[in-house]
Amino acid sequence: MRRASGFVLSTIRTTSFARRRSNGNFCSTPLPLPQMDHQSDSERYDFNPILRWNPEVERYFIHAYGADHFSRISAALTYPSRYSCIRVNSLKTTSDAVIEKLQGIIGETEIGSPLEESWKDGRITKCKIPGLDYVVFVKGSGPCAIDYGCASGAPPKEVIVSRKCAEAVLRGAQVYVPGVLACSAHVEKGDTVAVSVALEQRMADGGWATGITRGTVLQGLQTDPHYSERRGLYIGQGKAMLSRAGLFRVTEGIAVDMNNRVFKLPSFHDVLEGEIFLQNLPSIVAAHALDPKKGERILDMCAAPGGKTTAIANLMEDEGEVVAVDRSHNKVLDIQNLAAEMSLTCITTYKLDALKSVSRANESIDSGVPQISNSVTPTEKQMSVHDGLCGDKNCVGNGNGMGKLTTAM
Ligand SMILES: C[S@@+](CC[C@H](N)C(=O)[O-])C[C@H]1O[C@@H](n2cnc3c(N)ncnc32)[C@H](O)[C@@H]1O
Repeated sequence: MRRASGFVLSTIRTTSFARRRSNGNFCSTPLPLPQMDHQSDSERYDFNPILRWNPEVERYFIHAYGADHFSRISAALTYPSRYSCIRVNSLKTTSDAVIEKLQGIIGETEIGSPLEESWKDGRITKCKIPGLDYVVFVKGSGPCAIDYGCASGAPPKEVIVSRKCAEAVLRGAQVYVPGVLACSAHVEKGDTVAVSVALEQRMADGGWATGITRGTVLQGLQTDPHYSERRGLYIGQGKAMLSRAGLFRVTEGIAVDMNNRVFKLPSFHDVLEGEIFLQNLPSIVAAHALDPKKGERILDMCAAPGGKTTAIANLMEDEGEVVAVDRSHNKVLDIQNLAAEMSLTCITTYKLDALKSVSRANESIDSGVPQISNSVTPTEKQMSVHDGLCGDKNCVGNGNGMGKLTTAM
């Protein structure tokens, strides 16, 4: 599930669109959805989102890529990645050892479970890009057809989750309580539920929101909130771990054990902790491209939760210093926890607004931000002399903002 300024995800299918050509371009205009009947239930309980583009952006891309290529890109963007990328903590272990351990875990896994299917021999491979042999890929599968039991004529019990929750589920996570927005009446612990995602829509005030109040009761009827919008946005089936009342009473824990997902990728929760870190390849490549050396000082200006910070520290073989800065107190704690989990000691953390960390020669650094308890206030010298810089404010994961500095900031 992705949303960027240029497009929104929608369940409205191509058949519901009037495609019109003007000046050699086309744009898509949604038409009213057809009335649902039981015959179209199989289409409704399905994963088949499409993107609605801002017409101007769409025209630009069609011009750049050609209509066919762009339509393939657009379709591909509606699917999650079908592999998980793992960075191996090469100070503790090796890729080969990790692959062997992951394959060993299959032995303890229930036959036929998503974990077992995804971790079969041959599905776990070492990255072949030169220099990146500390990266391991685990291939998943999908989209898989799921029988939501609509043939009986009765609508399945349902749970609606947030987009962020759905994104995690499509990468192998369970549905946790905070991700649940709405649920059918009479859901009991142990019930099988169909899980769908509520996408944010543009609101009257210009902002984005799902428009679903947490705790909303679903009847499985067309009068349900956002019934039409959820068509084609079903991400799988699972077992409710709590009753409906429990789901909205507690604040944490697993809400739905997702045992049948549209995309099958294993969860790495609690798996080989400290030895591996789940990280997208572009983030790994970004740290790699910085080429940090043993003994250097690297400044990571937007560091939490510490994915690139720890990747850099790893490449420095934990010798030198990675100065990890984040403006959020709790997020700085996340960096510290991750560094401890990966047994990295060369990372120094500061709660600091990076925008205030740069000074002119005759000014002192504005470090008037409260420091976290186990972190010291950085001196000007500490903040000013570095060999490399990472500035990852927008979670680009694609290497923007990394630069090797030859002079002091
Ligand atoms: C995309 S995340 C960084 C991800 C991180 N580089 C990683 O690889 O795990 C962006 C972070 O930048 C922090 N941030 C944003 N603006 C900042 C600023 N002016 N100073 C310090 N941190 C900032 C946010 O608190 C957030 O934790």
